[in-house]
Amino acid sequence: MIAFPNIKINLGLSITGKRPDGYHNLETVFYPVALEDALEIRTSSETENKITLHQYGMEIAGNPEDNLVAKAYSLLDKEFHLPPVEIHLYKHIPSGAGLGGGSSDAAFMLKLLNDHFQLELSEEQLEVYAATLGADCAFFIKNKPTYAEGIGNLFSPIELSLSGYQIMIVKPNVFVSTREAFSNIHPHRPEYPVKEAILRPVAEWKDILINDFEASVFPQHPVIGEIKRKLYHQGATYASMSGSGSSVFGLFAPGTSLPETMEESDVFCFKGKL
Ligand SMILES: C[C@](O)(CO)[C@H](O)COP(=O)(O)OP(=O)(O)OC[C@H]1O[C@@H](n2ccc(N)nc2=O)[C@H](O)[C@@H]1O
Ligand SMILES: Nc1ncnc2c1ncn2[C@@H]1O[C@H](COP(=O)(O)OP(=O)(O)OP(=O)(O)O)[C@@H](O)[C@H]1O
Repeated sequence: MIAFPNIKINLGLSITGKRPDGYHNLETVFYPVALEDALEIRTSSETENKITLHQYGMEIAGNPEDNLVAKAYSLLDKEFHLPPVEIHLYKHIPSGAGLGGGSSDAAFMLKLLNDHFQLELSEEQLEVYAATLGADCAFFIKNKPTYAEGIGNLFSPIELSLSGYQIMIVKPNVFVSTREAFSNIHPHRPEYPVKEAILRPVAEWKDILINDFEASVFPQHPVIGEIKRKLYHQGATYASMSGSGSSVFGLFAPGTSLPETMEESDVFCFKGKL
């Protein structure tokens, strides 16, 4: 059984407060975009190891047993005593990009295991498991435009379609640690709440839909801010860093042409349609 875990972008991201447990309350809109990994599972005849993980494509830092797909398997294995599986993971989504690639793999792994082994878990139950694997992991269960608050885990579906818009995502070869990015933030209430800004036309978002991480991440990594500036220069209706970086996306109005590429070498670049 095969699935194609996709990314999310953050449309606006306000960090509104720090909690006693060290995590931060935030407000954001998650929007799914079809930049995808490929993830396949098969029941394995292996008796010694419960998981055999084969990885292809872009490298991921860390040990295979720390891979979030392995953690997702262990989570359900504890409860359902699953048969051994062979996993094939083709990484196309860059890591440390603020695109939620690892979280998406984990959420799709839960969905695949649920289907393959007929565990009969509801979407709501899958979301509860997913939330234990990463702050934004549960989003990928329903995988629809969502307003998120709390630590990024309290969801309300929203009616938002960017259908027809084109997207360009650029990620420089810079790694931003999510934990470190949060530690450099001074939480505050936004002037224009994300929930209201998102209701305005996309052409107005430039001035009202803010990602709070940009103010702390751009000075440390000027190349990221430079990419955002270039996306606007090249005609984006709206451009923003996603999550805690380091990728930046530009939304281009239907019928306009996307820029060829970024001049910098050593950048990851994705172009697609929403
Ligand atoms: C910034 C976002 O990309 C927005 O979509 C996500 O909230 C990040 O989600 P994520 O990568 O799944 O984050 P996790 O792996 O759960 O957390 C990494 C680290 O970020 C910090 N963290 C994360 C989420 C949150 N609401 N407050 C935090 O302070 C914590 O120090 C945590 O140890
Ligand atoms: N399947 C996986 N794919 C990518 N990274 C993984 C995976 N499993 C574990 N990781 C670890 O998670 C770290 C963060 O990866 P991820 O792609 O989720 O980052 P991100 O794009 O910054 O996500 P987010 O928006 O959730 O902060 C990686 O550095 C890697 O060590």
